[in-house]
Amino acid sequence: MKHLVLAITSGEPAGIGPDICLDIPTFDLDVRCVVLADINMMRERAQMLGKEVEVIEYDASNQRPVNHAIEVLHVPLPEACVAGTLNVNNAEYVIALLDRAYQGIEAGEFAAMVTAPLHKGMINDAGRFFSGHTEYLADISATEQVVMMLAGGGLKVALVTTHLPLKDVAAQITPELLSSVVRILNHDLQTKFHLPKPRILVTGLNPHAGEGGHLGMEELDVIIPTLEALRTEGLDVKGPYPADTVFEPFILKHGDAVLAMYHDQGLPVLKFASFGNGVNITLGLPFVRTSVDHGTALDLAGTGQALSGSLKAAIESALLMSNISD
Ligand SMILES: NC(=O)C1=CN([C@@H]2O[C@H](COP(=O)(O)OP(=O)(O)OC[C@H]3O[C@@H](n4cnc5c(N)ncnc54)[C@H](O)[C@@H]3O)[C@@H](O)[C@H]2O)C=CC1
Ligand SMILES: NCC(=O)COP(=O)(O)O
Repeated sequence: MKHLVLAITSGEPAGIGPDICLDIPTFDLDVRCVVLADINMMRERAQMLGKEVEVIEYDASNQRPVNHAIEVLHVPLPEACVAGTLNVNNAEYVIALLDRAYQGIEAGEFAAMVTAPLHKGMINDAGRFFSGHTEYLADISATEQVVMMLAGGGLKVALVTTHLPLKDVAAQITPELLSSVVRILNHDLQTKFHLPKPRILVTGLNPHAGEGGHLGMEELDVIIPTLEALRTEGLDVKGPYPADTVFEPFILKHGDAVLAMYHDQGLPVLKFASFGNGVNITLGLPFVRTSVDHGTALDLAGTGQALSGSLKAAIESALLMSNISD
């Protein structure tokens, strides 16, 4: 197996991203992980948490993996960070971590990107429109369409729409978007998950999948005809299923992944099944990007109570997918 280097962005410095990154040497993984962060902040956080891990500066010219220490690619913080307290003056730092990781991917320095959580609200409060890693990475890599999929607890749940107000969801669900998302999901389940003929279970948008048009028209007008057209192309798409029953085992057993129409239709079930060990994967990007399934948990930053299982799972998934696409 080729020795790969993964870029791990530590995310919002006031959140638990730095805390969980400090656990990386305990994961015992056969991959070199480079954490993008302010090295002084990482050392302070290690001290605060009483972790005796060595934090050393990443040296790109060193080809040998460094064991039992955290390798940090130093990106300086504009202002000192207080664990648990957001500071808008550090918003550009959070973006700089992503930009540097992406540069490294483009240059072949890193095989994949794994992201610790950032705070979307804080970046917007700093005056920069930002809806999430998923959209930002699509944007900087000039990728027209990506798909958010979370995996964990035996489930794979992908979303047609991602970070937008609920009132805007229905208008976003068009035949073009739905077909494009299904095609990306189908393709990446084949290429990254060894599923030669993926079976995709698609939810409706409305209660009871629209109840024959009495509880909403999106199923009749958009979802049903689009799925029919996709079936004629040979894709195994079933539905639309009422979202409240699609996650029952007797339906789930007929699919490899569920495609939900919006964020809070699919993710609560996934997180109930796997919180703390799930992985968020961006499908459709020209590189591998995985992430934790949780947010910044400001209440836990610097306390030692943040669990790092999801970061471990995200690194393992990135490694697996990088080896497949090698
Ligand atoms: N990948 C990312 O960058 C993500 C970022 N977020 C962002 O995080 C911020 C906070 O979001 P919330 O909805 O409050 O969700 P959250 O996941 O940060 O917190 C929800 C609850 O789970 C707990 N929790 C979260 N992670 C944990 C861990 N690793 N170990 C133990 N307990 C944990 C928290 O203490 C809190 O009680 C928001 O700005 C949101 O947009 C949310 C999800 C993913
Ligand atoms: N619920 C997932 C989430 O909010 C993280 O999204 P992203 O930052 O990975 O796009």
